[in-house]
Amino acid sequence: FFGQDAGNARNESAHVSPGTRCIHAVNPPKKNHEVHVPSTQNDVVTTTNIDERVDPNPSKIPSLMDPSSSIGLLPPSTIDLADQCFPVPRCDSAARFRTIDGGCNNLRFPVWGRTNTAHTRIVQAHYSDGTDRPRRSTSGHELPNSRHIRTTLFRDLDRPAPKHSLYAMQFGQIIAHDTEFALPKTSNNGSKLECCRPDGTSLQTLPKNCLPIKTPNDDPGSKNRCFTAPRTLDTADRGCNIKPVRQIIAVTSFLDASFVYGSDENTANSLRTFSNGKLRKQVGPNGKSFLPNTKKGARTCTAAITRNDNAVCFTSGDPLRVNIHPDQVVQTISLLRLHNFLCDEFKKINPSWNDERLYQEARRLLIGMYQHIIYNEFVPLLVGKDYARVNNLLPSSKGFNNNYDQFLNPTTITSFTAAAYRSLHSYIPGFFDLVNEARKVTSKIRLSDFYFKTDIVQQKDNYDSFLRGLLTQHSQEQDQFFTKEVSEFLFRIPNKTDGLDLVTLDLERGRDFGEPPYNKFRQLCGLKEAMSFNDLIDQINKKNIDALAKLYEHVNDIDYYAAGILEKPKPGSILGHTFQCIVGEMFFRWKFGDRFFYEFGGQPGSFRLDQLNEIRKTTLALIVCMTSDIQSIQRNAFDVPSARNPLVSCDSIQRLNLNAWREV
Ligand code: HEM
Ligand SMILES: [Ca+2]
Repeated sequence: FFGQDAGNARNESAHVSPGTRCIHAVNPPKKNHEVHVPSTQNDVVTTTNIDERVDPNPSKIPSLMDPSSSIGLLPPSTIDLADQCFPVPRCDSAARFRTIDGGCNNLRFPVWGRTNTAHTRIVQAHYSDGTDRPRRSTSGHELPNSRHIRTTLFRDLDRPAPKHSLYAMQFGQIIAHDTEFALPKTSNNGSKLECCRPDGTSLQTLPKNCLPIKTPNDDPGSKNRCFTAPRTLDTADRGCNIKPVRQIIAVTSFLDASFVYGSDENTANSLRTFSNGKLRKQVGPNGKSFLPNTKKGARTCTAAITRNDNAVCFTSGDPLRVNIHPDQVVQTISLLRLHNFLCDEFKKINPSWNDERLYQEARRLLIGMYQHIIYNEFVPLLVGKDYARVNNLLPSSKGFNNNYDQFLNPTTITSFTAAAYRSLHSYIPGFFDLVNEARKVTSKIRLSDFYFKTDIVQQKDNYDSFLRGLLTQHSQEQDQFFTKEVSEFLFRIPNKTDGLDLVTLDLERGRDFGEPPYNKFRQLCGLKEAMSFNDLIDQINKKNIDALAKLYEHVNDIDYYAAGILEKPKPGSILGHTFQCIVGEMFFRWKFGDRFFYEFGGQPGSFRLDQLNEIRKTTLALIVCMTSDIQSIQRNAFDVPSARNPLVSCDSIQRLNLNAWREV
């Protein structure tokens, strides 16, 4: 992603215009969600996909916590600081559909969640100069070398997750691409900033604006191997002088399937047929629909660069990342097919609807179905069902939810994207299975053979075989082990032996984004500040504490990402205390801070109650069945099939009755 052409981010002029909006004027109402949202067992839809371990004492997210227990939560005046950097769009308060760029979702703060603005922060940034220079250790020395931390703490060990299917990893990644894209800084003339030599070795002098990653002398790889990459574009690059800087976000923050539809009008329009609401597609050799082929293959697909043989290279609402690996393409194709299916059905039900109406209604329903899967099936898997329940993250089983909060900022939080959520890189296996209907593995692909080389998806019946692989193969366990396919061979060029190191980049990205050290997140999330390494024992085991104490000079130096991964998981969750806290906070904001959230009533974009009740039938299993030729599936697609989650015929999966969309 880094080093890729950043040309898709529009170059809106962004100047501070003092006095245009008083950022101190509004005080958010206090934690009102607790009062109104049903939170008893009976009120929530029951799911089956969750680790059954009960959490007897689930904690609260910072927004709902007693303020005295959540130390360091930024006040609104600081949180809104970046708003002044970006032009405020004009809004139509009666609009029924989301804008493509996310602007005007919040009518009072129309830039919140909009693409091409800045991330928000939940804790104050920690830069050594207060503006943008990466953190140093408490003593003033440089922090420990990130690649050394990686090779010491985060090795490769094949440990499949006991229950979760590979779909859990894949769904996690599409949410990342829906809500976050950090663009690389460029060189002075706007061209790509080269931080390494083309042959993958280090340059003599590290160019300014590259991550300061030095290759350790005792690195297990070759000595001159280069692990660095450009730093991330920030508000200063947009001519806005707020301190500390905020990093630019190049997609809409909302859970609005922007990776399918695009985050700007040009991309969105380029993906539409403008006929019957449908999205553009190409028909594959087997007569099925696939994402359209891009003419710019050389920019986004390794296959096209290296083979130059007209290999298919897909495009989507997230053109620079969709081809990252075959399963990402498979998941996006599934939603493309769903959109076009919904257009066909709506056309039959409401023949008078024109192209625009069909496109918008299909998009709105698809996003509703996708959001339902996220909150009903995925979030409980991430943070645990008990935690999800006490923090009002589970869907209601009936009626509308009327708790939209216009003062809750839904913009993606830096600590979520530059640390907590990235820890799911641990979920990635080194090989992806292709599986037949009898659930036998027919072949496996090595991940690093297929980065940005995705044409395999439309050959033979590979699309269905990859999908069955997502349903049948296990994710890797969420732990301190990462496959070498990402930590040694990331974006390996075919026929080369080395690649980049994603885990080192994650650690370094946290410093790039100014994430404060782990201890600050302990306090934010209601734990005691650790005064010494030994105090970490409430969350981290002794062996790992010893390893941290060897690496870092002081307990206040530890990178949040590093310690967060080492925390023992909370009951029912795959995450430890502070990652659960930040991830929970983020999904809370994406729910209560999204005016178009599918469960809300009384908004111009709200569904009718009968429609909402249909959406509540959605499962991931249903979408897979609707968009493939797979015959059988387990009801809970985020868990591998088992005696408790057996394969059933796709015909027996409950469907939505789209007659609820018939216009009366
Ligand atoms: C094979 C699967 C995956 C690959 C190859 C991959 C690769 C990458 C790369 C190269 C970056 C940018 C690194 C940087 O320079 O900062 C990134 C960022 C990120 N990844 Fe992943 N990732 C994968 C799966 C996932 C999953 C499963 C999740 C979460 C569930 C995730 C969450 C994120 C987030 C939040 C970011 C930061 C956002 C961004 O700028 O794109 N990724 N990933
Ligand atoms: Ca989005």
